[in-house]
Order: sequence, then structure tokens, then C-alpha cells
Amino acid sequence: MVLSVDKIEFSYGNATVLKDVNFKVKKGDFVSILGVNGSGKSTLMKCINRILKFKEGMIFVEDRDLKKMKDIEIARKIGYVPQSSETGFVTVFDAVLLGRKPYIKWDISKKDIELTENILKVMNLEEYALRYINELSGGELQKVVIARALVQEPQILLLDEPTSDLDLKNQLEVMKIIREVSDTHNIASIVVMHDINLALRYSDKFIILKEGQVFTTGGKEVITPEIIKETYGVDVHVKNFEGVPMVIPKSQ
Ligand SMILES: Nc1ncnc2c1ncn2[C@@H]1O[C@H](COP(=O)(O)OP(=O)(O)OP(=O)(O)O)[C@@H](O)[C@H]1O
Repeated sequence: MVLSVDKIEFSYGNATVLKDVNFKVKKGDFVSILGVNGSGKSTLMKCINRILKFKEGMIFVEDRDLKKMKDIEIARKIGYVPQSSETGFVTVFDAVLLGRKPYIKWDISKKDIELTENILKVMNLEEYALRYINELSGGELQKVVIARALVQEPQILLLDEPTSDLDLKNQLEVMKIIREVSDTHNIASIVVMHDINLALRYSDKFIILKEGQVFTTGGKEVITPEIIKETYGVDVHVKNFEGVPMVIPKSQ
């Protein structure tokens, strides 16, 4: 297991947002976290990256206790792409290269440059390399932020709604890249998703959060009309299309 989340609990002040959250993730897994707005998905991602400090429970990254890890160790092992992207007066190349920061001692190495060039190519961002990131569209910027997390060569990649700003082509492209990176580099990707069908197409494991608790977890088989109704309060059909289950809301 590359990640074990063991009975964690988190509160903002008196408001408990995560309760008794338990799950395990293996190398190479592509896990989608689903749940309604406010169910605790982003909070969970921030606890795994130790941006937020949970009170109860434990998180293990491989066999290391997250609470005892140094910041640099976390930065090397976990890549995190938050929901909202920042802007700034740096080029796309430099913004992606910044992902190598946990590895750079004195100077940027040939490997840092090569990895940056390679990921820009893989993500079709080469032509933007010298553009300033504040001159990009929301979708282009999103791809840059994902490229920066990938160049970090993490063992765990946390992505909070990575496709929310992207058009259809880029949604598919980004999910395909994340899937390929998980497979070829054996990275565990944990992705907060609102688009259940996109999640079903690329993920092999699902964690559904409801009111801060794991409501259900498992493979594609957990996505049933009953579970969707109980999670989102919506009546749906789940139909197989070209071998992939699809969630289709019933007409109201
Ligand atoms: N900084 C904060 N301080 C206090 N409460 C917060 C804070 N951030 C989030 N919350 C609350 O915690 C709960 C869970 O929020 P969180 O952002 O984790 O949900 P989410 O499932 O990611 O939602 P969404 O799908 O809308 O992004 C919500 O009720 C939210 O209002």
C-alpha cells in the first residue's frame, strides 16, 4: 500500500467535516473521490497532503507516519493540484520546472530540464513554454499546474477537480495522461471528480464521501442507481456503453 488512511477525523473549529475516514490505495491505482458539494472531498485531499492537520487517526505514506514526515519528504512523495489555480509573472516552462524544487539542491540539473521538456511535450504544452502563465486560458493553466505536479515524480498524485475548467477534448486528454502516468510510473492518483461518467471511464476505484464519511468504496460495481440516489438524491439509469458503465439521469 502506498497510502493508508486510518480512521481520520478533521474539524474546522467545532464543525466536524471528516469522521472515521478509512481507505487504502495501492501503487498504480486511479481512485476517484465522489460526493456532493461540501461532503469533505477537498478537506480530505488537504489532510493527505498535511496542509490541514487532522486530530484523530493516522495516515501512512508507504510505512511512514505522515505526522512525522519532513515537509521535503512530503513534497517529494505527494504531488497536489488544488481546486483553484494561481497566476503570476512566470513562464510556463519555469512554472513547470518549479515542480522540481523538492529535488534541487544548489542548481537546476540536466535531469530537471529534461523532465520539464518531456512533460511539456506529453501534455502538448510545448508551444506555450515561453508564454507567461497569466496570459493563459483557465484550461491551459490547469494543464500547466498538472504538468508541474507530474514533473515532481510523486508516488501519490492528488488532483482536486482537475477537469473542471477544461473543454471536452482537454478533459479526455488530461484524464488519459493521468491514467497513463499512473500505469507507467506506478503512481497512485487520487482525483476529486464531479463528472461521474468521466470518472467511470478512467478510474478503477471509487470512494464516495457522504457527510464526511466514506459511504462506500470499491470498483465500478459500486456505481449503482441506488448508491447514486442515496449520494446525490438523483434517480439515474446505469447502462453499459462500449464496455464502460454510464450514469444517465432519468428525465424529471
Ligand atoms: N476553511 C474552512 N473553514 C471552515 N469551514 C470550511 C473551510 N473549508 C471548508 N469548510 C466546510 O467544510 C465542509 C467540507 O468542505 P470541502 O471543501 O471539503 O467539501 P467538498 O466536498 O470538497 O466540496 P465541493 O464539491 O463544493 O468542492 C463544507 O461544509 C465547507 O463549508
